[in-house]
Amino acid sequence: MDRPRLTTLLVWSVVGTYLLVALGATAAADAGAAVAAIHQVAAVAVGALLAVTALVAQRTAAARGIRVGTIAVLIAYAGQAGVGLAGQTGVAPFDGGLHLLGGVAVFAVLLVTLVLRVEATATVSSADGSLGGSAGRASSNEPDGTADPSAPGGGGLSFRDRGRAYLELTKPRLMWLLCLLALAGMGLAAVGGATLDGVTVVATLGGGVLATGASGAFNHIYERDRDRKMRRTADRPIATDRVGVRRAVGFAVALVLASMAVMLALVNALAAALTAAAIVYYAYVYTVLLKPTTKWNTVIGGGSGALPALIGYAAVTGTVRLPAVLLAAVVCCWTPAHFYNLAIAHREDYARADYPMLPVVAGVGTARRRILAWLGVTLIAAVLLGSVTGLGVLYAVTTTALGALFVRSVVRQYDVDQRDAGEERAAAYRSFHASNAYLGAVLAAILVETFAM
Ligand code: HEM
Ligand SMILES: CC(C)=CCC/C(C)=C/CC/C(C)=C/COP(=O)(O)OP(=O)(O)O
Repeated sequence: MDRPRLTTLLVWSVVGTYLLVALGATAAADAGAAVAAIHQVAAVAVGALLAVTALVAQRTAAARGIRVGTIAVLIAYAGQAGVGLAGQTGVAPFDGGLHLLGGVAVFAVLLVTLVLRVEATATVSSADGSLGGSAGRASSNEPDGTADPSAPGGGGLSFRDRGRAYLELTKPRLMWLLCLLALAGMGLAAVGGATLDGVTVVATLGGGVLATGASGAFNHIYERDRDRKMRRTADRPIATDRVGVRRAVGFAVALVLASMAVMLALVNALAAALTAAAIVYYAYVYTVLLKPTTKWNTVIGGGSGALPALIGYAAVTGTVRLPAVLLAAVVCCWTPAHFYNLAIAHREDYARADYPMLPVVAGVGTARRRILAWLGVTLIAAVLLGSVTGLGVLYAVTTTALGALFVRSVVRQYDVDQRDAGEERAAAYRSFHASNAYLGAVLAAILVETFAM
């Protein structure tokens, strides 16, 4: 009976501490007395919460690491309060950097303690081991929806179906978030004093969409054989021969040229160069070099998806500075927390196609731990971004609220019956959607704060 209660207390402790750090680093630094007062009231409430959590941890005889963790947090928190109070009462000059560092340390120790806790209480996993090279091989290599041999290259398709097949090649579903990211990059540039004009905004988004489409098409071309082996991807346009390889290459090259023409003619050379780099990064470095060869593919490959932050910023300013780099860093850290959920849900698929995705080679347990770790790093990076760029309360509250939903969804992955593949997959998908909601909401908050306030 006590087990779920301690987990809940730890989740709230993580969230409460993060709220304090986020408010302190972004809003309280330069906002008025009201925010400072909220920070102090919240600090007392979170202090009480941490004390109750430590008490419950001792009394329920939780594992040693959990008991030590909650006590260490309490001691560090007292130090934090000391730094804050000393500054406020004038006993010693307030050291904001130290206070932020202390807050981050408390948050990190709490997160590690939460990981220990959920791992200790998870229902026994039957699927925790790695799947190895080609485990989970399907009984058939020819899943539903395979090619109609009478229509190679999509010869027999209606105009509409052919249009849909080419659209699918561009991976349209992920574009909204990449566009939001480029817009947020532009917003940070605007807040730094640059002026925006409509042509730059529209051309950057247009050039970005064309480039993303090109990258997606190259990815489909290169992966067609492995796509056929995976249930999730077997119905893709090239895998099913609805689009022939040569035509797809022509389409991708045309998109690259169109993208470069738009960026060079209507934006600027740096933004165009970064867009070209993003295409090469995703279509070659990630797809060809990393994805089939190393379990670090997601961590290193994530850089490609972060580049739109730099592209948006460079489009407006003609240069790349710290705010853009920090925004890109948030996305880099977020990517493993985003994708490992799908990799868990589809790990048998990935094993069948011989992709060394983390849950395939290191097991689901390791992947879940990495999700929480990368999520923690993402949240810290988001605080740094807010603090350096002077974002405010809306941003702080958004990263906390959506971050809390994301953390909770991952914790819930440990609660479902691990022997039920369907439930386990549904839980992983909920975290995947929470990851998209988190990044989407944080980027929207940046947009509101930089454009509308
Ligand atoms: C190595 C990096 C990444 C990998 C391996 C990855 C993987 C994936 C995969 C496999 C899907 C398809 C999910 C499905 O089956 O429906 C997906 C969807 C998506 N990804 Fe990622 N992703 C990465 C980075 C990014 C980045 C950087 C962004 C945006 C900034 C992003 C945004 C999205 C969005 C918006 C969707 C669609 C969600 C939906 O359909 O509801 N991804 N990702
Ligand atoms: C501006 C610009 C050119 C950006 C391009 C970068 C880009 C598209 C990043 C997103 C990365 C992504 C969605 C990977 C999908 O993984 P996957 O290919 O492993 O997924 P799959 O299993 O569905 O093929």
